[in-house]
Amino acid sequence: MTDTSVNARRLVTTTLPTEHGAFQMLGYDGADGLGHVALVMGDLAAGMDDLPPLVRVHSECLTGDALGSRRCDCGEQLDAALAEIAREGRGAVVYVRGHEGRGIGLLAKLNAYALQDAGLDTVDANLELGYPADARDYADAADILRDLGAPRVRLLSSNPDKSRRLAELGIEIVSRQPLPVPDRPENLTYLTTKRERMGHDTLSSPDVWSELLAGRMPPTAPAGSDAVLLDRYGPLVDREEVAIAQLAQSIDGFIAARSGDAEFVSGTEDRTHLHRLRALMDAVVVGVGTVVADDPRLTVRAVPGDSPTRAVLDPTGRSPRRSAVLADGAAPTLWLVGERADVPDDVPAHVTVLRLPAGEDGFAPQQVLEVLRQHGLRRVLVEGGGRIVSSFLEAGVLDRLYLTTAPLLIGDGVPGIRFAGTDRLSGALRAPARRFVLGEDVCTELDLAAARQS
Ligand SMILES: Nc1nc2c(ncn2[C@@H]2O[C@H](COP(=O)(O)OP(=O)(O)OP(=O)(O)O)[C@@H](O)[C@H]2O)c(=O)[nH]1
Ligand SMILES: [Zn+2]
Repeated sequence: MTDTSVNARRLVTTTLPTEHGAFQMLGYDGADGLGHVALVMGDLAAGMDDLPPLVRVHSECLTGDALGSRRCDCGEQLDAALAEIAREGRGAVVYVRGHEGRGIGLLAKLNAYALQDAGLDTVDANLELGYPADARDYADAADILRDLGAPRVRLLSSNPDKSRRLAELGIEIVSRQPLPVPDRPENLTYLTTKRERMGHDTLSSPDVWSELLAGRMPPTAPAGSDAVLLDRYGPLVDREEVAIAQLAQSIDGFIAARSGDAEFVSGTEDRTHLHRLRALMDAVVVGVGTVVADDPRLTVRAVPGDSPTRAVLDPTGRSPRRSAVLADGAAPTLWLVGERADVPDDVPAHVTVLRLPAGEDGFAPQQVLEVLRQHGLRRVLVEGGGRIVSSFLEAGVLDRLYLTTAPLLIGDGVPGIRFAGTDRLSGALRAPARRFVLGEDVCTELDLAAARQS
């Protein structure tokens, strides 16, 4: 145990580039002669009115931090803390050496692990070995925070005792928030014991998908599959107006065989991805060819979320009256037909007929988007088929294209993306790209808006 009157002194300042960006790294001596480290981003000692910085006081854990152990959640918490701080652009991790094994040391912790292998919980194992349940001393950490100009902090921790102890040492804990780290099957007993016997909070991580559906970015950095959702769909959130397209085609560029058979070009993960895109948009656009060939419902079924309004581009009004979009009422349908198209007067209540001028190639994409905007539909997914997606692409009105390629060669059939193109590759459409592996398929996301800007 350390004496709280001992000061940890700053001895060295350098930098540490990390996966989460570059941090200033400060080295401190400590009461036990062990060095501590502070990783700092931004100006912690900003003006009085400013929000106090996010701070993680992290207890050394060789097994979790360095070896990737799943017995505890230390490594993931450290990573999540750096990510959270990088996201705000301001904050610090104080990495406290000498805290190994809640202050009992590495070998004692391993002995405690051995007792836990035999059935004791993490608290009783310490007690059995003659140690307190928690032997950590936070005096050095408090000294370091004062030295950093951060006597007031927003603490990243699930441990109310850590917060109390720092407060006793003069650090003002303005708020305390748990880090979003998932429970693992291997550490569930450990986490449950911490919650039941050591008063740690149960993390109620925000439901990232609900947040995205509501048009919000989650307040804290999620982990695991939630992080994937945020990474993949975050760019679509918080945009009042956005036009995207998606298409699934064989690796040789066809969306269906010669007969029009398009059943299952891509797999279930791509279908889920498509339903997520639908759920995030106000309207989904398809051409009449797709309605005739596939009779899609265009609703959201694979994930939670509301179905978008369905917009059918049908210059001659040839959509079958019994097609799902015209008959099923599962979502509103805008039936966009040419000025002289022959459509019945008695359409079902969920269908609105809109007439607009059509050229030889059908409706102009800009005009379609304008009509949708007039109906309050500003977030639009163009879903098929190949000709419609290609025409929107060629018109330069798409912000993003999600093109999924499935490992299948059709040889000949209904083409996917096709447009006039250029004679030389230098004129080809290039855009910043990301790739998502969706089961056997690969989805390539092209940021067309970024390509237009550059
Ligand atoms: N003695 C002992 N120490 C452990 C055990 N598992 C993890 N530790 C140590 O516990 C420390 C981390 O403490 P935790 O209780 O997991 O978390 P915390 O720091 O109190 O709380 P958070 O701020 O929410 O992370 C690290 O130093 C680990 O080495 C264990 O089973 N026995
Ligand atoms: Zn640990």
